[in-house]
Amino acid sequence: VVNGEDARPHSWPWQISLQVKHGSRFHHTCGGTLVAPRWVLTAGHCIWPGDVYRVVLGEHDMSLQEGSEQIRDVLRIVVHPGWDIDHVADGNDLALLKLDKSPIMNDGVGVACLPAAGEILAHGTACYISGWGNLYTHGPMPDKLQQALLPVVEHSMCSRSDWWGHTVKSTMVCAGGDVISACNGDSGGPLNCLGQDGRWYIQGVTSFVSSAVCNEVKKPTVFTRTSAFTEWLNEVIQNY
Ligand SMILES: CC(C)[C@H](NC(=O)C(F)(F)F)C(=O)N[C@@H](C)C(=O)Nc1ccc(C(F)(F)F)cc1
Repeated sequence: VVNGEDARPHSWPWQISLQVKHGSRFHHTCGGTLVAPRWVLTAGHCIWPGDVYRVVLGEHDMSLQEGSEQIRDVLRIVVHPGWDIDHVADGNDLALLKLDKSPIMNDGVGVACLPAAGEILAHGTACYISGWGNLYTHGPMPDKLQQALLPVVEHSMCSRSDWWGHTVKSTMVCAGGDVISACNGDSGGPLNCLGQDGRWYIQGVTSFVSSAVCNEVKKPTVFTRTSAFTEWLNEVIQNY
């Protein structure tokens, strides 16, 4: 996250670190969200065939063993059938990971809510992005989980020719557009938006930013709009 701040520890208890095995060590590669006791939602572009992953829950400071961390293996990976790394602009940038067993739910680990099918957020709705992605383009990863307030940018503005134009689809949601943005390593993480009922809803899964600089003005962070995939999400979580 570029121009964010340290999150209060465990204030986003559904935020996970997706870690990939290189040699004998695992390292953070993407964010993700616990959306059911045994299911993590992340981005399709985080998954590379043949790689071995694990999920760390209850994480805050990556440089410390804080005692709240819970590690789970990934039993199964279901990438959205419409995802194609060579066609990022087509969207469908989603993957569901089934954990070997449910984590212990406590103050540091919990599930987030998914929105109702078709829910569209009004322009300017205040949401938060969270993640351990780079602090700036080609910059370092933070130790502590970062967060930032990112206002939703309605599709009509986000698809203006000097904004994202036709690259952004209606199955995506834009947020930001000024100097605050996601950056590499935030991929797959949540766009956290407070609902009328006082619960946090995951309205987006971090998908892409400008290929020039992470926080390019008029290139808001683009998220996969979860309310456009309700049927697929429910089908996988209930049947796989
Ligand atoms: C998509 C991921 C590789 C990567 N995502 C992120 O960094 C994320 F955190 F925002 F999710 C990204 O946006 N990287 C930049 C460097 C990039 O490649 N952006 C990009 C933007 C638009 C398109 C297009 F136009 F094809 F959709 C393709 C790539």
